[in-house]
Amino acid sequence: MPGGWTGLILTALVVFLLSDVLLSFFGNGGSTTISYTEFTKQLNSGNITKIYSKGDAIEGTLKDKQPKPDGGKGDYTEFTTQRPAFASDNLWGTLQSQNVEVTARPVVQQRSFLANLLISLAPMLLLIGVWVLIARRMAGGMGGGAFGRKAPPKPVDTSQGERTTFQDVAGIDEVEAELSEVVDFLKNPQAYRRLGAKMPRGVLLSGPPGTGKTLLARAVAGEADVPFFSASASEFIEMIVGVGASRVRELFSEARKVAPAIVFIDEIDTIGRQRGGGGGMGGHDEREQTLNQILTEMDGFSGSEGVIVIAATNRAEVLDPALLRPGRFDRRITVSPPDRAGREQILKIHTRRVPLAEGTDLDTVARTTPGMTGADLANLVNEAALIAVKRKQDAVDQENLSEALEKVQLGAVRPLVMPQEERERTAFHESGHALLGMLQPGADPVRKITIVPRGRALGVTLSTPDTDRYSYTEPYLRGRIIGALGGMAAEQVVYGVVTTGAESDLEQLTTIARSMAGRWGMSDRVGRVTAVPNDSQSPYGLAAAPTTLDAVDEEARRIVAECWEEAVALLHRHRDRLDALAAALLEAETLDEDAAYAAAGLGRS
Ligand SMILES: Nc1ncnc2c1ncn2[C@@H]1O[C@H](COP(=O)(O)OP(=O)(O)OP(=O)(O)O)[C@@H](O)[C@H]1O
Ligand SMILES: [Zn+2]
Repeated sequence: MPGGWTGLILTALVVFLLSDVLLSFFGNGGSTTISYTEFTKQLNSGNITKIYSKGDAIEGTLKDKQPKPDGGKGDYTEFTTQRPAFASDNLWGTLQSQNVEVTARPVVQQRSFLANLLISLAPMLLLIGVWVLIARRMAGGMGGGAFGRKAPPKPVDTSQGERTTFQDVAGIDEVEAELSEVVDFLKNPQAYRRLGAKMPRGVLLSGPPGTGKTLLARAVAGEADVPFFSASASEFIEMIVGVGASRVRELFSEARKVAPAIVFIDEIDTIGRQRGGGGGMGGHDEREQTLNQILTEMDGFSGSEGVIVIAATNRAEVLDPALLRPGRFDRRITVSPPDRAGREQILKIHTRRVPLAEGTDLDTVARTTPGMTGADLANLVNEAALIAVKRKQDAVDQENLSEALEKVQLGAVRPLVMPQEERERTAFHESGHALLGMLQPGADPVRKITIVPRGRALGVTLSTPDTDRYSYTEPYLRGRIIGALGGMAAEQVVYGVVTTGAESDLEQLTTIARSMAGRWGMSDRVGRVTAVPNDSQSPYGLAAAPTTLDAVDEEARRIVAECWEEAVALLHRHRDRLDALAAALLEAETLDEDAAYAAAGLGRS
């Protein structure tokens, strides 16, 4: 706590400066101040046994006591006096001839003006120090209400006790891999500095609640063995404008003191929303100021200072674009709920300290918990342990786990586990996309298929080219449309009905088909003319006749219809591959490139 330190340092300083004064003051508590004339009189009469001298100040002891000067009551033997600077007497000679024992204390240094000033200010400084201490204590004790000053977040000491590392995180390996670069930088910033490499200043973790964003940030700090500062953005906001900004400033200054360090800001969306969203009652201003302060702090890093900010949000889409600019949160990492294998690993982590009965199979649990996040699974294990305790068992068994699952499902606000039908339909939908992608000659390879929901999508099929493409052939574009239709076509082929799940697929393929007909001259009917303006062009310069635009739409529809025929036909012909792929996907929930091609019984084209 800085208050403590400031107080302590001030007190030490004051005590140090005062010590001279104190010593000379208390050291002659019973002594009498006499004139230098009186001193020489006593000296010459041989009545002084010993003196201490320090500079021109002299303390001494008399052989025989004398009445106090100036009519004071009683006698004295201990005295102090001051030798005038202009005295040209042979004091040393006299002292020797009188056999006076002389002890001199060194005058370390003539005190500077500053020291003198400090000494005169010392009592006040002491008071201020104490006051600061008390104020801090009180503010901390009051939990930092609107008027109390909140103690800045303390770093979690990662060197002691239990350190969170990547060992404690499972099921999100890709995210870990991305973050390990940050760890590497924190571990040895010099290597990066030497080569002039700049590290990201901010990493934004986005993903649904309970997917382990906080855990990951902690693990990064733990892996790198650096201090971890954590704050929730909502804590910054108070009714008084300016408090948030000053808290941010304090947080960052603490972190900089012990850099390299991690600053973790949770719920960044509470202050990082797009501006102009009509904030309520002054709270808006405060939010903006706080956000600006965070951005300023981040801009202030030279990048080699070694403070890395990790922010987390459940809703990346509402964030102010200013936050995402280069030099700010320019690394964005999506944290998704785990797939089956991931869930099993997470269950393993959370049962590390829970004795499991013989024959307990965590894979079975993983299979029955699609849709659950890491936090849900941790909760599940805990519930199972509670049930086992209640039954006085010495270990948690399979039955406890399934009972716990029922219990948490019932108590959950949202459905925790994805319904099986939904999963199956999603598996066929994604398999349709993927299979048709694989079957198109010259199409981009399928890299990954997943039925783990991401954002609004129930599943994702990812295809990317091996190398950058700069132009597209007509067959390639048709292949893209066929692939995009694959999801809906698979639903049609397998279930005979389609769902609303293909909305974004249709948007995507409509853009391609329209562009083919209206921009790229791939329709004889429209001709080799531009009818649909490129987004960046003004629509006025290129306004086509309404009849031309009608033709573009009709041609786009024709192209898509042809592609639909082909998609459905291909899926019928390769129904066995479709079923095999969907089954593999239901089983594993996520398939990488090799597993996907293998499951479909296809080689990579
Ligand atoms: N991938 C994971 N591996 C292991 N444990 C996990 C994982 N994800 C979540 N957990 C468990 O769930 C707990 C809560 O996760 P955490 O608070 O990190 O989630 P979060 O994404 O930050 O959630 P929120 O958005 O609600 O803040 C963790 O402390 C951990 O016990
Ligand atoms: Zn789709």
